Amino acid sequence: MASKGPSPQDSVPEEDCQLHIKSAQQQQDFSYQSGIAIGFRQLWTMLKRNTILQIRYRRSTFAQTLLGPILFLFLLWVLQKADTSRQLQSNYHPKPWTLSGIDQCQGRTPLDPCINIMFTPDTPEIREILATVNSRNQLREPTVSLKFMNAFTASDLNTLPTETQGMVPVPNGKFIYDYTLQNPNTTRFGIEFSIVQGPPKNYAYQTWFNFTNSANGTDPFGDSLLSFTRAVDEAILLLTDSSSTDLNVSLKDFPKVPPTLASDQVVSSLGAMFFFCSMMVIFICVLNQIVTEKELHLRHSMQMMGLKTLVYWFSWWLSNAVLVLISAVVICGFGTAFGFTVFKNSNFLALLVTFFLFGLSMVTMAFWITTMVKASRTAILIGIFLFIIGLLFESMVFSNSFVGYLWYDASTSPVARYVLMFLPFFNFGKIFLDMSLFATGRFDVLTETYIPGPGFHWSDLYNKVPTDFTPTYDDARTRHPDVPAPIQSWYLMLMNIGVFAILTLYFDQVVADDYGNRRHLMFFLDPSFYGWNIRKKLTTKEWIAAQEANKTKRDARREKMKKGRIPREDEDDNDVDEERRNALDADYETSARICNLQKVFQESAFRKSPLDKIAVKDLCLTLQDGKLLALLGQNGAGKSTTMNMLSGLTKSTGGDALFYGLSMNNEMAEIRSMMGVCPQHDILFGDLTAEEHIQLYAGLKNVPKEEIPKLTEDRLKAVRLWKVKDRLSHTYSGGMKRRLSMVISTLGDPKIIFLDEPTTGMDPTNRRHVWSFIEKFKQGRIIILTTHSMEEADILGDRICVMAHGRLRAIGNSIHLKNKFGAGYRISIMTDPSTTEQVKAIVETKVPGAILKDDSAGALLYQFPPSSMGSIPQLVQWLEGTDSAEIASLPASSSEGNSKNNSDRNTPLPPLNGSSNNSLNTHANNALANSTGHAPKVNALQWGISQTSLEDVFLKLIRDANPDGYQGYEVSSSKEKNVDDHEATLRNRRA
Ligand SMILES: Nc1ncnc2c1ncn2[C@@H]1O[C@H](COP(=O)(O)OP(=O)(O)OP(=O)(O)O)[C@@H](O)[C@H]1O
Repeated sequence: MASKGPSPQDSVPEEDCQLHIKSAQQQQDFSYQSGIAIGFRQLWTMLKRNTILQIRYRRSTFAQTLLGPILFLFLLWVLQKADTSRQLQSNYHPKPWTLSGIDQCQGRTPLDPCINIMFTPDTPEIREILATVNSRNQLREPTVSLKFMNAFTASDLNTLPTETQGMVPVPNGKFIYDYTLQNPNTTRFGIEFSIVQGPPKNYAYQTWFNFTNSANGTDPFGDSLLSFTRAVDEAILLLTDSSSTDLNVSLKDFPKVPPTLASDQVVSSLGAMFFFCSMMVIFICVLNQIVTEKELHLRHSMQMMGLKTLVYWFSWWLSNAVLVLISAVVICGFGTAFGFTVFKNSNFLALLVTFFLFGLSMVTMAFWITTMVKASRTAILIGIFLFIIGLLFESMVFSNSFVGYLWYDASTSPVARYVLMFLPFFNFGKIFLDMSLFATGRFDVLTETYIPGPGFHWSDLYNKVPTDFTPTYDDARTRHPDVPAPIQSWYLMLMNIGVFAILTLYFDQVVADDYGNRRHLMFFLDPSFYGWNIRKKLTTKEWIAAQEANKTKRDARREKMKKGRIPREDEDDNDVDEERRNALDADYETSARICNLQKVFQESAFRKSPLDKIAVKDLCLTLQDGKLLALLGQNGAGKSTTMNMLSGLTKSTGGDALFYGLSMNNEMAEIRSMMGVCPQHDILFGDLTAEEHIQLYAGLKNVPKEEIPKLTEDRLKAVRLWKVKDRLSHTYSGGMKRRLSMVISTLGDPKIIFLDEPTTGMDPTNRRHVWSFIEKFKQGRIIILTTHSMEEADILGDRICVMAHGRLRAIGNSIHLKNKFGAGYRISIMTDPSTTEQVKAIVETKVPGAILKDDSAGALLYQFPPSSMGSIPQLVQWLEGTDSAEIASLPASSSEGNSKNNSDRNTPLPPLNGSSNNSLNTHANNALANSTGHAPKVNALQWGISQTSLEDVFLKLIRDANPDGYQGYEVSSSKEKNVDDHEATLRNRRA
């Protein structure tokens, strides 16, 4: 598991390791591997990655699967409770009371039969009391005549009264409670007597009464109650001797537990809205996750390592399907646990499938939206917007008139219905309503009662909702004759999934990405999209001819557009010319060739303009196995654009490259399978560890599973990240991230590697480790490296090319460039400030061509051309005050030191733990003293001599490329600095 705890420092030495790098012969031959097998391997790898990330983002995953559903169910439950109390208050007796007497009983509607008095026990004495109540009441209310009805037995709990004005004997007080509970608004009074024979005779009775009995709610204890108890008291007292009679009256409210059916209307009517909300949590998380991955270029990075588009989407879809399934199970399980009738009374599997399909269709819809959005903030805003729209929609779906309008109304335009069918929440709303009608029942406004439903069974999926179950709406409308069965909503949600999946894949191709890449709108008509390469495979000769023909056309077009006002460009350097000739010579043996590569960034997306930025212009290069090509150039020279084109990140606007016979323009998928890229900016998953990164990218590269542990150890040790392999990458320092990016680019032992400024931000020790790693790795591979470090180019580059303004300015190995463009030698002299002027005069006399480049606080820097080399011994002799024979060897040995080694590279790779080998030997004086065994008489405190450095060559070439000076130098982007800055930095470093 990853930990963020204290960890070894970046610079802690790792144990020595042996790099196990496959030789060129051992390398995997990706081209012969089955695409399907690689696809499955990548899918498995991506699923593992998604699962790790979902576990790491546990708060978000928890919110999507558990918290969201449970929270919304809980809110629904609270609403249900609130509705319950509303139901209680509405359970009133509709007829107002008078003080005069007991009036007629009345059910919920005036016509409903009802019981006026329910009494127990059924004894002659009590019947007599009640008969007296009746006869005396008729004096006050002549129209009310109470009759004794047939007694209810214990089994009559569900028997509704058939007549009005009845007095019904019942078995006991509990019966009164249960009956009034189950049949609210059927009984006016309940009375339970318990008579204790005296003397004094005790008449105790308990009266049940509806305290919320007034239509206007102003009668909490009730005038009616007063009338009734007074009437009963009167009757008792009339029958007995009042002096020996005790009266004991207690009052009780009718039970107020709400009728279950009524309360569940809340779930039926608001449920879809709440379940929509819970699915929207997943929806917004999906939007955010995928767009963030795009925004951070993580997806690009995986695609550059060979990830297939289909695998990418399918892996996310499967991972989210699991979340949706968990969420659906939680909703159904907790819905049942909360006691909602629609859950208890429906087939569990049917409910589960409904929620699952709804969730999946929403996830697929989110995928589609992500293809059109580039910033995660926009994605979240869109998510919230859709959330509100959906919420309004669901609330309307469940307003009866809207549903009636959409589904049950014959006058609804079928077009409206067809359009709405493309919205998952519409289809979900419809089926959930159907289920509610079946499972819960409905409220009948005519009778003002709830009619229970038969339950929703699996077979009901195929049954149309019965006509008398349809929600009531404006009666003036006629019912649509063909309201579809619930199963149709499943089909529609499946259709939604399919349609959104296709739209996702289509939009993903045709909407331009951050690098401006997009396919033609009709790309699916191109057979190559399906992997059928019907284009004739060109021979190298034909391919070169095609590139040349294209260039001619391009130039003609450009000339026409600029109306012949194309400024004359400098002559190419002869090495550059030769490189071009080699690249265009089919017989020239090379592993890869780049021909007339061009990239124009258009000002306008719709038309070409003279202001279009030519980032790379007609680049021609050859690349050899086992040779590293270092690309140098000032900011904005076109290095990264070149790398991006070659790695397939950006489409070229002209030219092509052939890697091992595969065309960059037409066979990028194959090239990618043998390519590794270390981009300029680290593209890492902040919540994955170094080890997990290696496992992910090795999986995408189809490295055999059994090799991955060893590979991980080897590579991480090589760049000294092994000890921090379990730390999340967002806790890494800049240099550590860079090293991890470097290692990732070498996974799968690619034949072609692009390293864009791989050591930026690394400390000198780690930089040397990385250099050593690259040096060991380059055998049998093509490596192109861009850098701003001259030292790096000098050490690693078998060939170095310098670019300026998108053009190649010079190419060759370090020695060749120094000899060709170098300004000779440099000598630095540290003097006593009091003798500086004297030293200057002597130097200028002894070395006639010497140019003073720097003079500060006694530190002199002279440059002199190779032609002045002969005067150096004399100068050194003077500086040292030693005999000339001894001294004469010094510059030569110094320069030899710099130029030892083979013809490809003049500077040896320094030892891993060595310090920087600066060619400017400022300690030569001391060295000489040691070698001669005596302390010489010196005219300078210190001095050193060196050949012109690569920096000087670079600066010269850049200066030549900007003959008007740097003032007019075009700064094309904010990140760019001009050459002056660069030179100043170099000067500071030297100082
Ligand atoms: N997407 C783009 N749209 C327009 N112009 C671009 C775009 N990307 C790069 N450019 C321009 O293309 C030129 C080459 O840019 P590129 O990034 O290749 O330079 P570079 O040599 O890699 O510089 P650096 O050393 O700063 O990374 C620059 O002038 C830059 O402004």
